[in-house]
Amino acid sequence: MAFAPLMVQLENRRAVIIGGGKVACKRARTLIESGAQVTVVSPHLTSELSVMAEDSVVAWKKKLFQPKDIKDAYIVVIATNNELVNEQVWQSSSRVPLVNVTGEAERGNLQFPGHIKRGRLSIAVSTGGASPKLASRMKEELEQKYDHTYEDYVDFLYTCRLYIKRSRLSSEEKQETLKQLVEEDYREEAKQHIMLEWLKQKTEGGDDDE
Ligand SMILES: C[C@@]1(CC(=O)O)c2cc3[nH]c(cc4nc(cc5[nH]c(cc(n2)[C@H]1CCC(=O)O)[C@@](C)(CC(=O)O)[C@@H]5CCC(=O)O)C(CC(=O)O)=C4CCC(=O)O)c(CCC(=O)O)c3CC(=O)O
Ligand SMILES: NC(=O)C1=CN([C@@H]2O[C@H](COP(=O)(O)OP(=O)(O)OC[C@H]3O[C@@H](n4cnc5c(N)ncnc54)[C@H](O)[C@@H]3O)[C@@H](O)[C@H]2O)C=CC1
Repeated sequence: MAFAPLMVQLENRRAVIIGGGKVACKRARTLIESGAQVTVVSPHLTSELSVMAEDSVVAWKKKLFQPKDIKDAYIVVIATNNELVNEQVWQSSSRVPLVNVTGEAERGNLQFPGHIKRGRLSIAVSTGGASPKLASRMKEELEQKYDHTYEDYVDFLYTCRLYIKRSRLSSEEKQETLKQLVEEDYREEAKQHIMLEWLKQKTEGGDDDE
């Protein structure tokens, strides 16, 4: 089965994770970062999930799975270590829009790729089930190449793009400036400052509008 690489809006969507182990914990982190409302159903939690539950970052139902737990869920993550339970959750999930079957990912319609996030920048890696270990190694390589300096740099590019869209530059000049922003090294703060001042001048309502 083929999977599409998509970005999905999950703000305030109800996500229910069945199981409270290592995999559940990784999924919880990703879903929380995306603004979903996460509930974990499991008699036990990893220590990291326990802290999240104590801090009310996730809701914890300390119990074994029952079908009513996934009523109204937008996402279900099936992540217990018991195959029979995982099968029962799957059978109960037919009306849930997005289902991740962590033990047998091809069965569900949602997969979580290996990913890194640098502010607005997201990079995801999937090998389509060939080798999670290769995905993991590639993720580590990408972490080195796209280090934390990209957070500010990508924010800067975002601000520039908003100015450029609103600016009085011709469409050719807009394209040229967008290209220049990625071709030259604008990770230096001083260089960013000069560009932003120039863009402000070129933008209606900017500080130095002529
Ligand atoms: C579909 C997907 C996600 C999903 O949607 O569930 C998935 C699925 C499965 N993984 C399995 C096993 C392992 N996964 C890892 C590790 C990682 N797995 C990750 C991603 C993905 N794994 C997604 C796309 C992957 C792709 O297609 O490339 C990483 C990259 C990112 C992350 O998980 O955040 C993370 C790196 C950790 C990090 O860098 O932090 C290890 C290695 C280890 O832990 O050392 C093993 C054991 C070795 C092995 O089995 O190879 C199994 C069999 C389970 C079983 O046997 O019961 C399935 C199910 C199946 O294959 O059907
Ligand atoms: N997709 C991926 O990247 C990977 C998936 N897996 C798969 O993920 C699943 C979980 O693996 P781990 O997190 O390592 O297991 P784990 O052993 O760390 O955690 C299992 C959790 O399930 C809970 N649980 C057991 N029975 C339950 C029930 N009836 N109702 C609710 N919760 C219940 C346990 O309390 C525990 O918290 C396995 O099926 C494994 O094959 C494993 C490695 C990677």
